Amino acid sequence: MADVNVAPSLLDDSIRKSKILVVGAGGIGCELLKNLVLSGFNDILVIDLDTIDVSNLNRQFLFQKEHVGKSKAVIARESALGFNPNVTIVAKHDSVMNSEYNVTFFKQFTVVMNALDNRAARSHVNRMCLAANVPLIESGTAGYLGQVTAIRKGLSECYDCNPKAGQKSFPGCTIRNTPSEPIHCIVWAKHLFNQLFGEADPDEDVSPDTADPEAAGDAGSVALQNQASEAGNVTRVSTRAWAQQSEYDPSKLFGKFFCDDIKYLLSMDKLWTKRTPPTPLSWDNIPEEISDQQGGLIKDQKVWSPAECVQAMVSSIKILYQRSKELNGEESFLVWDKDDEASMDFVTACSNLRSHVFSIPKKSRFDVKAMAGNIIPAIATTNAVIAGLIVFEAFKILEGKWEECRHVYLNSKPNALNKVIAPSSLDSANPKCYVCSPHPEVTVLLNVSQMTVQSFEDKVLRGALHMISPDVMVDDGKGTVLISSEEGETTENMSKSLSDFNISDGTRLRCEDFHQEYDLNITIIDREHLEENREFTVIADPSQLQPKAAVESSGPQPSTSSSKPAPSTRATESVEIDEDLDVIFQKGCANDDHQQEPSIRKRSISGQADIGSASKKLRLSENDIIEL
Ligand SMILES: Nc1ncnc2c1ncn2[C@@H]1O[C@H](COP(=O)(O)OP(=O)(O)OP(=O)(O)O)[C@@H](O)[C@H]1O
Ligand SMILES: [Zn+2]
Repeated sequence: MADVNVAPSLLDDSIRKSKILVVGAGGIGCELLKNLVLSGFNDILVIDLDTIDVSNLNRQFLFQKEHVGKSKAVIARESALGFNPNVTIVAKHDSVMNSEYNVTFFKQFTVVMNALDNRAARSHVNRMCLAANVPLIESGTAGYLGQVTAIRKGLSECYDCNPKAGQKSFPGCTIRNTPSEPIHCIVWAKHLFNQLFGEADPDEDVSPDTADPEAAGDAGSVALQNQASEAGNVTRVSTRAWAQQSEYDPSKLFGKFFCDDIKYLLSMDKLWTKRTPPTPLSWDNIPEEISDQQGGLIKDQKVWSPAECVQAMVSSIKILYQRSKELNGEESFLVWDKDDEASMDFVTACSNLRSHVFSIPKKSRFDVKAMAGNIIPAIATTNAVIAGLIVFEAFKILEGKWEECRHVYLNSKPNALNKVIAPSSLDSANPKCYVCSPHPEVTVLLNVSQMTVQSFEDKVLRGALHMISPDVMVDDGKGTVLISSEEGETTENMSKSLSDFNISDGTRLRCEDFHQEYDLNITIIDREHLEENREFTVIADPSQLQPKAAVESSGPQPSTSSSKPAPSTRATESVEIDEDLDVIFQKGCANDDHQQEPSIRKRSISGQADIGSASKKLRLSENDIIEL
């Protein structure tokens, strides 16, 4: 194919001389690589850890059917060379987080372009680019929404300047006692799958919760006197063992989950003073109501009647029970998979039966799959627009026109200026950013006698703070080493709790990540209980810290008011970040679903009215992502 050069001629030279790192050769990465090659860039390194899956072929057009199973980076390189064989593209089938890609490696590039799908890798590349002082263009898409932004040390905010919201999660008692939306029932059905066939997690109990603060007082005594209480108590011990006793007899399972447990819930009468009480179902009298408007719909689009749900429940239990009996020693449980027919049938059937019991609208199998699998479709055109915008930002950087760089949003509907592509001037760095400020600090709330050193490393340092190989010293004047990145040096510390190292309320820890060239001071705040039963909370800006009493008084109860994430970076043991959805989008657009949210307008450098970002950004996950 002919070499097509769309860049302004003055740029030609700097484009030719530039060396570009493309991180990720997926949806955005493939489009980007093609754009770069066709724009005259001729020295590119592309890195991706993954191999090509058949599901990538509909939009990652550098890949064909015969490439399935092969390295994305290698094939992306080969296909992109087809556009222009005269360019140099180096392909690495590897994770960008591996230690060989150190700061020296990053320093060789003129611009780094992220085309990633997860926060850990984004956050890591952000740190590497800050340490190497190389400009980074960050991007993301989710369905029709997308964003591109330029990041440069000292000149803009970094990827971590604005803490990201975790996924939406639901209080346990809503799931177990008082569901009010289809998603509550879907989450419950997934938990039920795990209790019966998967890796049982006590936090995913599906039985009525007598500790529900709303029912406090009489819940235990009244409910326990109830005829249904026996089943409730027995099965609380081990739902799976109980199910095995009856060889997963569907009528027994049905009787417990859709009749006995519901009667038990009804006995917690305080729960129903302001809510519609649930109606237990009877195995011998299952409603057959069929909606009359489902004529032309295919199976997955139809909303099943309760009787159809029972049929699907019976047949899926049979298959899943058989499978679980065939498990060998190593795999002792089944793993729920949205693409597995029996698993999906089970969750569709059980969630809809529960919805029926609680008078909640039922959902089609298709909808349940999307909600249970956290699926937002990847859209080829969104990726293409975003990849084009990345190259435009690169042109500005190469021309040295940093002040013209923008945070660009792709919206699903036109904004007040009738545009779907909306640029916003770059914000300056957050002076309290726990990554790019001169003296990064965070406060971590946790229970020092319960948190082990291992959990602290895995969940707090690596999980929430995205460190790669942390070294941690207790600031106790003795230089106690809590965690060493040298293998084996602190192994014996791992099973101990933080309090075993005299870490208490107010203790400071000095953390260092040699690989990321990142130093961080952590102040520990000892809290017996954290809101929403979190195992820990990371607060990036200590001025946001609530007084001890305020947090503790909220105890293990669900929080209603303080679930807003900013400005703290909150993480819980159970946060399962949907990696594809790391997108910030603009609020306050005309015709936008979020129009009711206040938007503050400001003038950008170019004189165009646009919407300020930091306080007006809404993580997509706040609204649309569900924690399962
Ligand atoms: N640490 C990492 N190092 C290198 N590449 C990474 C890393 N983390 C993620 N990636 C790559 O980033 C790409 C992101 O692309 P995309 O969002 O299209 O995901 P996908 O896996 O191709 O598609 P989908 O998730 O929708 O099936 C993926 O190819 C993924 O392998
Ligand atoms: Zn920052």
